Amino acid sequence: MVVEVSPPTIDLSGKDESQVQLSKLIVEACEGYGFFKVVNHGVPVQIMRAMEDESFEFFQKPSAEKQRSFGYGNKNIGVSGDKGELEYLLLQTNQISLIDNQSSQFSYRVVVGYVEAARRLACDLLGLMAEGLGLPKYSFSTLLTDPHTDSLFRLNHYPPVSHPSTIDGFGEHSDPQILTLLTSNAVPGLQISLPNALWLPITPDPHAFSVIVGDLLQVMTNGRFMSVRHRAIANTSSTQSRLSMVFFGGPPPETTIACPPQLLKLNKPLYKPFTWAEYKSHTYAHRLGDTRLDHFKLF
Ligand SMILES: O=C(O)CCC(=O)C(=O)O
Ligand SMILES: [Fe+2]
Repeated sequence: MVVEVSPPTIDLSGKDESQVQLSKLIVEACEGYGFFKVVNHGVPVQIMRAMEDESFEFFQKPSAEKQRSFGYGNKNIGVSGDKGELEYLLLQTNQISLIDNQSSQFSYRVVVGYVEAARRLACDLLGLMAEGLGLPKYSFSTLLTDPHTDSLFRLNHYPPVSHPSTIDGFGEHSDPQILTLLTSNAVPGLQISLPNALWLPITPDPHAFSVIVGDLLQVMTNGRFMSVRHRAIANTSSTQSRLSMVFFGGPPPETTIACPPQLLKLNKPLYKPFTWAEYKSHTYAHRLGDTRLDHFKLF
């Protein structure tokens, strides 16, 4: 069932004056929903629109040309047989692979500009979260500023589909990394799962970012933050294509993922420690919709 309520929206324009209040609201949103929207986030609108233009240009290319691009996929999501009504391009964000990928497809300047702006915003938000939890500001964000950060940038393109379908754009899942920043054009599609098992459609706003708590952040907060399950319904609503641009902030592969001891004063750890590399292998071996964290639960 789908419901009509508004997800939390965080206005970052007062970031410098009202940090304590913002941190509190963000922590509440991550505990209650694993999700919030962020407005007045400081990512320049020109950077967002330029990336959107480049993405549409890419997806308009002939199929054979797209197929030759490393990271391109059509209808097959991942390697475990999941399918969706979309095509996508998945890029590693370290600079070398960006150069390799972009030399013929994208303006290097536009992609790097976007990814770096998204990474900065993710770090600002992780700083506010850490402070809201009573941790040192950089507790989480150093994992994304590390030169070996394993972050990804994904462009999802949902062409309009004519046959009736309600859910199969991108099936239900949680994101495995730490934090996801997603923005889309004005065509709707994204829905998040609420704790009472209802689906909440997220009104698209090309100026805002949707912030999604990933599995690793759930572990690093010992389950206090919730990695929210979400999906994109197939694009049946219009003759216009839907585009989402998604930055996934992940740590260096050998990072051990565990909750900081300061957050464990009253509670036992819920998960056994694992490395991001281990978790990724586990993820790839499972279906999109599987609840992968259960495997690492201690109780
Ligand atoms: O396109 C969307 O709105 C959702 C995409 C998504 O969840 C993902 O790429 O992980
Ligand atoms: Fe996702």
